[in-house]
Amino acid sequence: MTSINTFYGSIPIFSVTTILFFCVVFLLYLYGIQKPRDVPPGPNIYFPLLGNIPQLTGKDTMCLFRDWRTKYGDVFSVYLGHQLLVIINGYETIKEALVRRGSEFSERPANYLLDKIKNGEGVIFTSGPSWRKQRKLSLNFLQDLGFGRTSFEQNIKEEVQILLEMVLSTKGNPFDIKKMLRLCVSNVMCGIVFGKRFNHDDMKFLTIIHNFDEDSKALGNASVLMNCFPFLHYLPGDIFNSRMLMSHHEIFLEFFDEIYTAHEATLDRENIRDFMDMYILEMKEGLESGKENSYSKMQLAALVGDLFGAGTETTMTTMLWTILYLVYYPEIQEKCYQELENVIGLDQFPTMANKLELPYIEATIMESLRISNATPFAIPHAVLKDTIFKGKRIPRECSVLINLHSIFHDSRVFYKSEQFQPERFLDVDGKVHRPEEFIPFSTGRRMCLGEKVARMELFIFITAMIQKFRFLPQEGLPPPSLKGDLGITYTPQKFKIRAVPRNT
Ligand code: HEM
Repeated sequence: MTSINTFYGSIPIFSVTTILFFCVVFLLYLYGIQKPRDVPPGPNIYFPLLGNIPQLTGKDTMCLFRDWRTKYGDVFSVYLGHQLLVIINGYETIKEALVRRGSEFSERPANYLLDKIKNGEGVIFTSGPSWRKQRKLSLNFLQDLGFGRTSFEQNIKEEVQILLEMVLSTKGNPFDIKKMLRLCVSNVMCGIVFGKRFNHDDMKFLTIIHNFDEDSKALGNASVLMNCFPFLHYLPGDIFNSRMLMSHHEIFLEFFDEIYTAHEATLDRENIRDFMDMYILEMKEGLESGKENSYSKMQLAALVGDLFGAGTETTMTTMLWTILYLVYYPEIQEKCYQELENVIGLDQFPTMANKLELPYIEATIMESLRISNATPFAIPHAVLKDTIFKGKRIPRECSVLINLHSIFHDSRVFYKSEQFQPERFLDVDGKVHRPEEFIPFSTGRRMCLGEKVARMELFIFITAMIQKFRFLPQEGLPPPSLKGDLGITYTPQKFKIRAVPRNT
């Protein structure tokens, strides 16, 4: 028998392996029985230190969660490292948590990396009174600026016209539309927040856009890993990109600071130009009145970052998916085009006033929001205190994932859910019908605060593109894959398509 030599003599390898094997089994067992029995059920095998991370690594998380939902029910849990993650599935259960018990489920969990970057400021990753104040203020400002009303349309129209010219310049050759969409959608947000747009060759603007793109790819994994193992941040090198994220934040703050200084110097109380003016004014009035308020320049920087982060990636990704599905289903693209041709013709620029007259296009966008589902797990929620939900305890410090994907890909809710069928959102009279379960912007107190502007952008961008171009796969190739990558959003893999002008 093979053996190894030790200080005490020789031990057969066989017994070393056996001892190691039993140690591992014992550790697994120990770790397994340490999971409290009163928390939601979940896979029974836990790896010491890693929890269920090995089972999740390299898998299609959405499929895995679907299987675990079948096995463990609408509320199940997994361990990420030593941290419990509760996943809530299905429309009724999600509604129960976010709406009926919204006051308990509207917190955000602590997150090592994000807390380090955001310093507890802004709206997306904050909780309690500070979040409530910043959210209310943002909603009021956006409302006053005409959020979701026609005054935004001019802003959007300007960007769409630039996009159409860029697409035209590709002359029917294969191209990557993502970069163009990103610049234009980001500029819509710049108009709202800074009252200005940037040229597409402005290096500072390009750097910020590029960094946001990199961050959205890195943030998902980095924030989960750093949260479980904060020491990773201090390892040499930057394998998990945490230092890159922090340095991008510094660059963003410099960019913000320049615009802030210019706004402060030219602020005119009688002529408020944008979100930033509104915030600065509110801050100054608070200071002048001597009343305590939580508005500050750093809060504003965090808010602006949040609006960009939450508003650009999601909207652009949904547009990308919509174009991809139109390429995949040319008959649906043609039906959209026919509707447009019949209702507003080919020369008039589409506006929100046309939305009611174009139900098939609206239904196509809704179907894209449903099937592609750019934010399948919303943004992690948390509970105020240990909470009993569906007979199980959800501990205060754990993260709660809202599995929106479990609603949209359930054929009991959306018939033949894996098929792209805009008709599911039309009633017998051909008018748009919005089922209660259609909640791509989530629901309850934390629901997306940019839904109106997102829907406006989606409608105008998509309609104008369908009006001017026929989108096709590359010559001789099948349409690009409908498989996506899950990061902070669920995005299509890199693809190229052709856009052939309709008037040729
Ligand atoms: C198609 C586009 C969009 C989709 C699918 C989308 C979806 C979502 C979802 C699912 C959430 C999480 C809600 C939750 O935690 O339960 C969210 C939050 C948020 N969204 Fe959007 N969103 C979109 C566009 C926008 C835009 C354009 C803006 C900004 C103008 C925006 C700003 C925000 C903010 C600030 C939050 C955090 C709200 C909070 O924590 O209180 N979103 N969004």
